[in-house]
Amino acid sequence: MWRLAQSAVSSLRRSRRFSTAIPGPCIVHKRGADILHDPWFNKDTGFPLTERDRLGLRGLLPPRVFSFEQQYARFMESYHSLEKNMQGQPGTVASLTKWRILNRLHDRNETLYYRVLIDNVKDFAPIIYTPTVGLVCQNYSGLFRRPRGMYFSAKDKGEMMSMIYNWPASQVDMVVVTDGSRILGLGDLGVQGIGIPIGKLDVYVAAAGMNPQRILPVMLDVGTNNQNLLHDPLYLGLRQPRLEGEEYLSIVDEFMEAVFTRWPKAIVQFEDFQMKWAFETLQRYRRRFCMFNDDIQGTAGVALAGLLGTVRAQGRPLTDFVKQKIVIVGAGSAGLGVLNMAIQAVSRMAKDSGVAAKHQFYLLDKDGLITKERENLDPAVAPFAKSPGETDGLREGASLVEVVRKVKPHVLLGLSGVGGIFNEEVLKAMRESDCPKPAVFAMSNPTMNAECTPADAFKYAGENIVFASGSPFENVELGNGKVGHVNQANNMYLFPGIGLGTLLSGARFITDGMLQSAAECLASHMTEEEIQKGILYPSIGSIREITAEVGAAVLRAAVTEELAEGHCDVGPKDLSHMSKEETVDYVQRNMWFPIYSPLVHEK
Ligand SMILES: NC(=O)C1=CN([C@@H]2O[C@H](COP(=O)(O)OP(=O)(O)OC[C@H]3O[C@@H](n4cnc5c(N)ncnc54)[C@H](O)[C@@H]3O)[C@@H](O)[C@H]2O)C=CC1
Ligand SMILES: CC(=O)C(=O)O
Ligand SMILES: [Mg+2]
Repeated sequence: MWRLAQSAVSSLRRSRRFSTAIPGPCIVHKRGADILHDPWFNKDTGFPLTERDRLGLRGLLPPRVFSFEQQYARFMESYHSLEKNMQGQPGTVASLTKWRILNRLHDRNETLYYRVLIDNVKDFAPIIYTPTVGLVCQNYSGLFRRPRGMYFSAKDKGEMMSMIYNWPASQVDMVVVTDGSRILGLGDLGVQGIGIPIGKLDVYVAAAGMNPQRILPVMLDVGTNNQNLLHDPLYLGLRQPRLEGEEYLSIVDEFMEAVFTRWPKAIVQFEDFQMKWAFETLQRYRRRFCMFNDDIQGTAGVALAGLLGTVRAQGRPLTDFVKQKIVIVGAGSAGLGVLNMAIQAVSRMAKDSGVAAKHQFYLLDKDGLITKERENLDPAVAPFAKSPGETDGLREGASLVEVVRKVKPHVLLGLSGVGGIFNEEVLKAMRESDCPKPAVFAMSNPTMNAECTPADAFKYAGENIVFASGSPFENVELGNGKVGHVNQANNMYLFPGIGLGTLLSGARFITDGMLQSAAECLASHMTEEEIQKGILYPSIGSIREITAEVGAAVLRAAVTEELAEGHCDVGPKDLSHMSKEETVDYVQRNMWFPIYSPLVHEK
């Protein structure tokens, strides 16, 4: 049960000696019940007698003192017994119950919460992240008990600069912000989308060792166009249609100014904005502030790593990526982000301008194949639309199955948000692929929105395919001891390292070069043996290790681009003198790890 005891001790030694993320012995100014009600300081039954005496806690707790290990074991035992009792219940009921028990611990004792999360990240990620976080957002107004993060609404215009000082922490490193307009594949969930920044930042703490005292989930509530929510008496957000145009942008501008005025070194991650605002805000801010859009840029890197892994899995040299025919279904923020980065990679490999590189990609949206003949072509999509001579005879708006039959792609990649559109007919058409080992990436979230299940993919497209989904699925038993491996192609493999590497580099911007390094690091992580088994990404269980490597890659790219200004007492020169291994070591030493800090000075 107490699996990480040894590594925890050495990690504690490391972090005490070197970490800039953990201050020395933490002395609390609160007393008595106020400490018990502060999840950051609370140790529950773990307060030693000296602290009980000196902090006015005597009599406020049962007399027995439990060790951290005993508290951990007690929590896990009650979690597992709850899991057992939930057997036979509908999946959604069981998932929400698990989320509630974890959330209660989060609200009560952050140190214990993050420790169980880190040690059991593979089991708990599906609860605090996709898919359960989607269900939580859908039901957030009903589930709401205590606030977490900050809420800036359209009614706060002109007030944000002072509001930002209401946040109790003096330093914030990482902000994740949403306007709730495109939550996973679930659409506009208004203020209820706050669950996404909370879940993403939990992953930041678990995977990147971001200090939870220095993270900030944010909801920009500019209204909602979701009629069900507007008519829901429990709905917690503004009951008005979404702001548009300049009115909308002025809210986001004011928020960004407020954040960077109070915390000039913060990093802001934009998450789950509808496409038009995702692109607009990225262009507007990326050269002014340290920010990135995870759906556009994080997803692109993870997908590119998977696409390069697919080429290796096919037993071909990486440079053959330039010959892969790839059908992308979904021309939104995620699909266009992937396409853009993949074209850049092809251009680099083929050393061309990118014009020719576009030929091998086919892009579809809800109206089918996108060509230059489309009326009212979205300007964001236009650069990727096929010219008349490039369509292999396919018409504007050709259906997915028509495209797959005609193109015989090496890869079919879905970022449409539409569950099941890789149906039996489409998957069977993939059997005629020009490649004996084609890939199916059903990347939409949450589970119900995946373009297909892995069981269907292996059944209809063939047992030799490479498969990836955005949300977690079990591997598929193919019979005769064979297993169809399911990869989780989710931006969680990259965004924590992008944030951490940027923070430790002290860079004021996040460049394409830094993002490309992150993707290349992930792509090169897997061994040949793993790749041959169709395993494209590391296990979620080792996400802390891969995040340290990605963080180091991002940091080194910032150094190369002369953007690194250093972090705390480590200056740009120190960073530039570090070898690759020393950079990984430096990153690891700066990852926060949950342990109880003494709350009083030892006499
Ligand atoms: N696995 C991962 O790491 C990530 C997954 N996603 C998922 O990708 C999905 C899309 O996200 P965004 O691009 O931000 O959404 P978006 O709303 O910007 O774009 C969706 C696109 O899908 C197209 N579409 C809708 N119905 C379609 C159909 N029947 N056939 C073909 N295309 C169709 C739309 O026309 C649009 O172009 C969501 O489910 C999201 O959860 C997004 C980011 C990361
Ligand atoms: C994973 C993610 O960022 C999304 O589905 O939007
Ligand atoms: Mg997202």
